[in-house]
Amino acid sequence: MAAVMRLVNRSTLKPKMGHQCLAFSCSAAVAKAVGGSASKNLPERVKIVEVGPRDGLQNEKTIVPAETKIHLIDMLSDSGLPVIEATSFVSPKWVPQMADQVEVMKGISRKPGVSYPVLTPNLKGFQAAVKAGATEVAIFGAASELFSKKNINCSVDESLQRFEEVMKAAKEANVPVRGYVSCVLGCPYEGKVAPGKVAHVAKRLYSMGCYEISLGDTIGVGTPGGMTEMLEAVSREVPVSALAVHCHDTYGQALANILIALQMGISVVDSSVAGLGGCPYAQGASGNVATEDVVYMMHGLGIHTGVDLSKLMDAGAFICRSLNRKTNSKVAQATCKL
Ligand SMILES: CC(C)(COP(=O)([O-])OP(=O)([O-])OC[C@H]1O[C@@H](n2cnc3c(N)ncnc32)[C@H](O)[C@@H]1OP(=O)([O-])[O-])[C@@H](O)C(=O)NCCC(=O)NCCSC(=O)C[C@@](C)(O)CC(=O)[O-]
Repeated sequence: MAAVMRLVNRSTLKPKMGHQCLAFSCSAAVAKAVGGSASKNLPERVKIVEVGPRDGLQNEKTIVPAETKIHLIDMLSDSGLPVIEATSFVSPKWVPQMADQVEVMKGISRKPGVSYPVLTPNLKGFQAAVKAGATEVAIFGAASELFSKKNINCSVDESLQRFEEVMKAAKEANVPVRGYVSCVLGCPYEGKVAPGKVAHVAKRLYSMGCYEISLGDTIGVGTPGGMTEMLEAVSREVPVSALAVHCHDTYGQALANILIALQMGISVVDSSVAGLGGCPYAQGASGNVATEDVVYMMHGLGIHTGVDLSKLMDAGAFICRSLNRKTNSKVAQATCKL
């Protein structure tokens, strides 16, 4: 009750404190206010995969300096996040914002126990990533033909052949590979995507050796019913313990969809600090679900994440100031009026 009163009375803190200090105080109050009892059907611990430095920034039109990206990644690792997707080794003609990938990989302060995967669409990207010091990579396919063509300039089948080459090289180099499937709940070009197609691509990625398959609602159109149906289909082909969800929040459904995933036994959730993000080749895609909001919900459910919400919110405030934009995180908006 005392914690709730502190939250209710947070406005009394305002006159005394500067922006940074207020961010710390508000989030500390929130962290105490959310405690609740976890349902027996939910995991005790959830791994959050922070995709902000890659998915969050890749669609920014103005080039963000490498030093800003490096500082953001270091702040995120300091908040206790276990996985931070750092950049991508894609063509600079396709995604100019990621052209500084080598500088970013060389500049970050790697924290023991934290992994910093990078996207690699093909062998060329994989080789460049390993040369730059990447120790984990992700390949990214789609359940939709048209999206695959727009995003990586090949059909779904061709992409899977390319990924086989990456997997072979990764196995030789002992580099773990994560696999993405995009458009699992809808495609900007094809509309509804059949759950069976998602299951097919997820199974192929898993069979070729991806240790985890992240299911992307790329344009954030999914609702809990569709999420349930899709996860039922995929979990018939891939063990739930190897699945992750990657929800964009275009229609405000992301947290509800994530809760469904947790109830179905999934314990890996992708998110982006301050809710930044969107794929440049997915028309209408908006931000990923905000990491702050995911952490708030998990902690409220009594689920352990290892993330310090105060420090995470400082990272969100930093990147929003750097980009001169408002946060998309409801938690940050509610507590700090960023
Ligand atoms: C896949 C390609 C490269 C094919 O692009 P392409 O044009 O078909 O490639 P290409 O093999 O014909 O080569 C063309 C040029 O690109 C170069 N090239 C070729 N590969 C690389 C590479 N790895 N790194 C750097 N350069 C590369 C290559 O050397 C050549 O250079 P040139 O001779 O013209 O000077 C291109 O389509 C591409 O880079 N696409 C990336 C698009 C992207 O990054 N999208 C966003 C990530 S996906 C996403 O956000 C969804 C996700 C993961 O978050 C989940 C979800 O939300 O659903």
